[in-house]
Amino acid sequence: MSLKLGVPSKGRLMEKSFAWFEKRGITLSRTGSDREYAGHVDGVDGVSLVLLSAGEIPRELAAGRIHLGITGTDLVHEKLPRWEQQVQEVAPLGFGQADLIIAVPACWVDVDTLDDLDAASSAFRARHGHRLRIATKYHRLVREFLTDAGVADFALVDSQGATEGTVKNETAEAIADITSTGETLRANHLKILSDGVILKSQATLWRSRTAAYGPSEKKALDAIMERLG
Ligand SMILES: Nc1ncnc2c1ncn2[C@@H]1O[C@H](COP(=O)(O)OP(=O)(O)OP(=O)(O)O)[C@@H](O)[C@H]1O
Ligand SMILES: O=P(O)(O)OC[C@H]1O[C@H](OP(=O)(O)OP(=O)(O)O)[C@H](O)[C@@H]1O
Repeated sequence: MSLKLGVPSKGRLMEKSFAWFEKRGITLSRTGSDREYAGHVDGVDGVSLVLLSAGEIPRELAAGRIHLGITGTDLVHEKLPRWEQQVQEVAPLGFGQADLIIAVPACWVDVDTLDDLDAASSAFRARHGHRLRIATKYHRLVREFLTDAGVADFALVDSQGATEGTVKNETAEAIADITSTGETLRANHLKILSDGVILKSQATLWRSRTAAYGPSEKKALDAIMERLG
């Protein structure tokens, strides 16, 4: 049996994850054709590479199907209730930094804080007969954050991509999404609420608390940990 290391198979986290391990003397590589999700690990014995979507890595860690995995804090916190019981944070990796935020149309001059949003959402419901809609793919984190902040009259609508476009398309009045440079928000005439940062995320190496660690997996894990020093 080998220690299974889950790494994003494409997208912004893949290359940086490979480079992060390379710096520590561990070479990850994709094998086979461009489209084949097979990989190889050199520089440490007993480790196999599992290439997966960043969004699926939390579930695979929690199920114990991989021992280690790289994905963003946002995805672990969103997808795993009581994540601390299922995974352990091994190391923040210093890339993939992004903030999960709440944003409203820049032209809403009276709405700059969560309190303002609460007032606006009550007024919105009274006026339109339905709740103010917030588009997001982070349902759990957003609901928890708004409920704790005392914002009540909202409805979450699902958006799995191009979330900032939902306001212009009139399928939502506000959004909760990841931002890094802020360019997408600006381009879509949205502003972040001053107290609207839900979570600061970055790519992180996680260890599964539920996976089985036999002698060979323990040995491989120790060898990796030594490299991380
Ligand atoms: N603009 C950004 N800058 C930096 N990191 C980002 C940015 N947008 C998203 N991320 C982070 O990248 C990680 C993966 O998100 P991303 O959207 O790249 O996955 P994905 O490619 O959609 O995954 P999947 O393969 O599941 O579709 C998340 O943890 C997220 O916080
Ligand atoms: O603040 P910025 O630097 O502009 O980055 C933010 C954008 O990056 C991500 O989108 P992604 O590129 O993953 O596309 P998506 O719409 O498919 O999620 C995120 O969902 C934002 O839309």
